[in-house]
Amino acid sequence: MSLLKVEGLSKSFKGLQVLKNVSLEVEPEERHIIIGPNGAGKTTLFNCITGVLPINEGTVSIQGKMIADLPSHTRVSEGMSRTFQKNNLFGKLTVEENVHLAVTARKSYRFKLFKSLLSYKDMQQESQDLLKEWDLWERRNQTVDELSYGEQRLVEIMLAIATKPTILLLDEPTSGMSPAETIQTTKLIQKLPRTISLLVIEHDMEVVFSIADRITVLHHGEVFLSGKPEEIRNDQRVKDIYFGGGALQRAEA
Ligand SMILES: Nc1ncnc2c1ncn2[C@@H]1O[C@H](COP(=O)(O)OP(=O)(O)OP(=O)(O)O)[C@@H](O)[C@H]1O
Repeated sequence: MSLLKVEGLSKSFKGLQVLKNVSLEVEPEERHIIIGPNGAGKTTLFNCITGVLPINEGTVSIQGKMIADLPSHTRVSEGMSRTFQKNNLFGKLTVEENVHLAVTARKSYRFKLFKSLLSYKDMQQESQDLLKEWDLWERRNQTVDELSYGEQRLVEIMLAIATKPTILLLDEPTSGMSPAETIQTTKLIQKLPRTISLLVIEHDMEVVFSIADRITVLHHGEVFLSGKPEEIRNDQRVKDIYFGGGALQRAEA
C-alpha cells in the first residue's frame, strides 16, 4: 500500500484552475521529487496535500486513511510534516530553543495523558542529538535571526524531522542557499533514514538527480510525466518542452 496517495486532485482560485486531476503516490521509503517550471502548481499541490488549502476535487490519503478533510495541524499525528519556501521559525529564540520547542511539542501532543512521565532530560538529549546530526551544534546558542539564510533553512528541515514524520514534504529545500550549503543540505537529506519517505519540490537538477528514486514533472497544473530518474533524464519531450536541454545537461555533467 502506498504511504501517500493523491487521486484526481483539482484546485481552482476564483475560476483559475491551477491543479487539474493530479494523481501521484509516495511508496514507503521512497524519495519522490516534483519538478516543473515556475507557476506549474507545485506549491499549491503541497498546500492541498498538507491541508493549508482546501481542495475542490479528489482525495488525499495516508496509508489508506482519507485525510483531505482533516485540519492541517492534525496531519502531523498522521505522520506528515513539511517545510515552507519561506522560513517558519522563531527568529528571536536560539537554534537550540527552536529545536527543543519542536521536540517538546511532539512529545506533549502524543503523550499528553502522561505528561508527568516526560523526562526533560530525554527531550534535551534528543534536541542535542538533532543539532549534532544536522551540523548545527556550533550554532546552538545563536538566535535564528543571526544565522545565514541557508542555515535557517537547515534549521527548518531539522524541526520538521523533530516531529518524527513518516512522510516529509520539503518545498525547495536548497533555494537561496550558497553552493556549499546546497551540497551540505543534499548530503544531509541523503543521510535521512529510509523510514522517512520524502516528497520534495526542487529546481536544482543536481540536487534532484542525487536524491530522487522517482520524479514527477508537473506542467500547467497537470502531471506531464512520472518515472524513474533515468526515464525523466532521457525523455526528449521533457528535455525539449521543459528545460530546453540546459538544466538536464548540467546535471548530467
Ligand atoms: N492564493 C492564490 N490565489 C490565486 N492564485 C494563486 C494562489 N496561489 C497560487 N496561485 C497561482 O497558482 C499558480 C501556481 O502557483 P504555485 O505557487 O503553486 O506554482 P509553483 O509551481 O510552486 O511555482 P514556483 O516554482 O515559482 O514556486 C500560479 O499561477 C499562481 O499565481
